[in-house]
Amino acid sequence: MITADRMAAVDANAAALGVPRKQLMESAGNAIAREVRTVADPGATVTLVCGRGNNGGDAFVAARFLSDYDVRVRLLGRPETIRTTIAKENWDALAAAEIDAEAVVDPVAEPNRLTLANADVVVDAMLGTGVSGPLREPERTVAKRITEAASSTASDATVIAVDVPSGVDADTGEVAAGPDGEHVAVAADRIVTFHDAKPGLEELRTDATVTVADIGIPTAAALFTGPGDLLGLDRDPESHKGDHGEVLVVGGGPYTGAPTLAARAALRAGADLVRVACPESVAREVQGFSENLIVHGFPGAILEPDHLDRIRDLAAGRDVVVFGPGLGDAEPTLSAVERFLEDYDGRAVVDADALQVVPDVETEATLVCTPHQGELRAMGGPSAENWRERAERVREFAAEIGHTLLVKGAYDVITDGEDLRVNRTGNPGMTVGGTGDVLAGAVGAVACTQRPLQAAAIGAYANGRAGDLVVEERGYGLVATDLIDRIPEAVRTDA
Ligand SMILES: NC(=O)C1=CN([C@@H]2O[C@H](COP(=O)(O)OP(=O)(O)OC[C@H]3O[C@@H](n4cnc5c(N)ncnc54)[C@H](O)[C@@H]3O)[C@@H](O)[C@H]2O)[C@@H](O)CC1
Ligand SMILES: [K+]
Repeated sequence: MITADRMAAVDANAAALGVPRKQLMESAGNAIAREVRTVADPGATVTLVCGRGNNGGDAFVAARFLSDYDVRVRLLGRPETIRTTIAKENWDALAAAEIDAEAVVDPVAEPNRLTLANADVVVDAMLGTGVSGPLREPERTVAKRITEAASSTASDATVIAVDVPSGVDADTGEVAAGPDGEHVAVAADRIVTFHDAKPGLEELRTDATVTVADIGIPTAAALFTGPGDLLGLDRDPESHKGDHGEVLVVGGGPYTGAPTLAARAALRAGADLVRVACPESVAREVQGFSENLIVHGFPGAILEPDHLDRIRDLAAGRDVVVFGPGLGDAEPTLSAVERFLEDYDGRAVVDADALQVVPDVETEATLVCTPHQGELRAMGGPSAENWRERAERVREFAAEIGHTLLVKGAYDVITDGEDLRVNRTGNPGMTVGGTGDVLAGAVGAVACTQRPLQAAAIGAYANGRAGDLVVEERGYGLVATDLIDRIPEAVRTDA
């Protein structure tokens, strides 16, 4: 099952792997043509009713694969308003090949130009995953006509929907009510959906035959993180302060730089506000690093259970707490972390020494744990040389402990016990101290707005990509602060 958002991410990752969307559209069109062949013999009349998005584009391609049929491609609207370059290119290819392709600008006023009445097969390619809200005109009226053509005894056409029946939400199966209160969508006999089943098609409870067509998206596009994973970070132009999250970093003690690295990385990864809670002994230093941080010192040189009231107050109302950078492994510190997690039910990223308390703690919190392989073993987790084997075992371990894991390595393994992602960005220059703190901070920031698995995947991708950008520019010899400066570039969705 794949949601529309995830499909868009995987599709962009495929493009980055050298399989551009136009190629996927070609396979999608071919799959539609195959479906037509299963329901009608060559020579049959096939009307393809197309919208101006990529759903329509798929049908333009299909027409080329049906040269032995009597095909009529009908575009709803003006060709100049076709929304994507690849759909437009495929439309132009129809005219160049002298295939019967016509724009019907006002199909409501000119229903005969759609040629539905005498069609043996009607392909519904008006709208796919791009639909939002109730069908507008002219699609609304045309959807009703397509449904009529399928049920009328005079024509009795077979209706094949491309990806999802137009009007149906691919994620929920819902059909939004129009201004007249009516829920209008195409009633299809068959549905050809691409790459993976859409959750909405299950919910729809239709009698239609659903075919899932493989359109050549490499498995790697879903398994490996890529630029498509960043799409979820796109910002709403109407955003308000705080919409992108508030992070609390709890760290510092024996190590003084770590909490600052994590906190600055969280800011650069997009959090609106970052607070640091650390021992007074390091508070001045943390504040000295950045005037953009809000620093709260607690008495002493390490975190202890006595500080928990203060930490709980600070954590309340924050979106994510990042626990660990520089805390050390003194007994009182670990006991404080454990007690905090025992009655915390929010989201937290746990890194470094704090990781060792995770396997045994009873908590309602949603945790993303970011161990390297040594720390994972210390948590009682698996080890394996081969990354594929390691990935599978880490997945089992995550299911066992009930938290999301991001296990750092040349190939980072990210899993919530169910889904699995692997991140390949990063380079050997990043073995330097502090890069893990940067990663924890970045994951913390992204976890304010994304679900844990996705936050870990994006954090790993961005951290590694930042490291790659530094090394591309200057070679090895990077330091952790170099990464922080490159994070904004590494999470750009338009790069
Ligand atoms: N990886 C992928 O995601 C692939 C997608 N493909 C096709 O691309 C489709 C998605 O294409 P698009 O994103 O261009 O979207 P659509 O073609 O589904 O919709 C396009 C446009 O319809 C308009 N629209 C939205 N809601 C409407 C409503 N209620 N009434 C009237 N018009 C409305 C919007 O302006 C939107 O931009 C998929 O369903 C599939 O058919 C294929 O080409 C293969 C690969
Ligand atoms: K459709």
